[in-house]
Amino acid sequence: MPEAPPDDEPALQVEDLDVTYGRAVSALRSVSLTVPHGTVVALLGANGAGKTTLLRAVSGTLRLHRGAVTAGRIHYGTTELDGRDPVAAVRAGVVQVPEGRRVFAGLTVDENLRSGGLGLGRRRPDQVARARERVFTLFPRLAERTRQAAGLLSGGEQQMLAIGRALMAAPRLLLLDEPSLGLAPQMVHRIAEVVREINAQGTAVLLVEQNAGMALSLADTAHVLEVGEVRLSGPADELARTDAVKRLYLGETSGEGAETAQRAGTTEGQGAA
Ligand SMILES: Nc1ncnc2c1ncn2[C@@H]1O[C@H](COP(=O)(O)OP(=O)(O)OP(=O)(O)O)[C@@H](O)[C@H]1O
Repeated sequence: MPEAPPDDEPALQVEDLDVTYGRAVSALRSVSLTVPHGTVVALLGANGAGKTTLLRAVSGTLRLHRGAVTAGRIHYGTTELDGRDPVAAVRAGVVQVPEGRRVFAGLTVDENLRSGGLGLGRRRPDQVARARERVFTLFPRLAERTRQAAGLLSGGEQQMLAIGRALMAAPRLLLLDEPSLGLAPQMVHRIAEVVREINAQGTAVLLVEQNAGMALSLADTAHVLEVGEVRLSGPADELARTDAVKRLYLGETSGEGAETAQRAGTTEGQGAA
């Protein structure tokens, strides 16, 4: 059978996804969203809403956390992802930067970066060199510290290293989990600039954030999750102009919030992008 042609402009499509942890915890219910090629999509919501779970499902790391997809589908272009195979996701061009900037503290910056392409098999030296060049252009501070132990970097620098490590795999879709968490405002601003730059270079971004202001300023579209379900979706600039997002964060989901969302041209309680 001939191989399927490469998909030049793949989109991530999540359809009616259910995820559970063990038998007791239903973390996502009937979640649908799309990340079109080259766009930034923000995923917002309070603690425990299911944001990280969605990223784990897409990056194939659910099983590491004893989670499983129990219904629905995930596609990236022509590749079907099942939530259980991180290597398949990386090979398809989908790479996650986990929450809490989990760098290898005892390894050097350089060693951390080299671990970024693992799973892709042997790559041509020029491909690796190009990826390194991209990382060092985005993060000159890492270029100055290649031999330093990652654990000695500041929190902001560790976040840069975590993103840099993901970029070493040359992703077409980057999954970013709370990159601003615990960082000083100036560093949050720098991280936002970096996300913009990465996207301008052609990489799509699915951005999980508690910092709704930052995320909406970067994103094309946004979705708000509430206890495992998409409650609000729409263009990011329109959501930023209303207080519907804030209402959902505060748990005020009835009446006025829905009206405000409708006035903004957004859809509430519906997962489609
Ligand atoms: N490994 C796990 N085992 C059991 N339950 C889990 C596990 N990971 C997450 N959960 C539960 O799944 C639900 C969604 O959690 P998730 O971490 O995806 O939310 P979140 O929106 O990313 O939250 P936060 O902003 O706090 O990181 C929560 O009820 C959480 O307690």
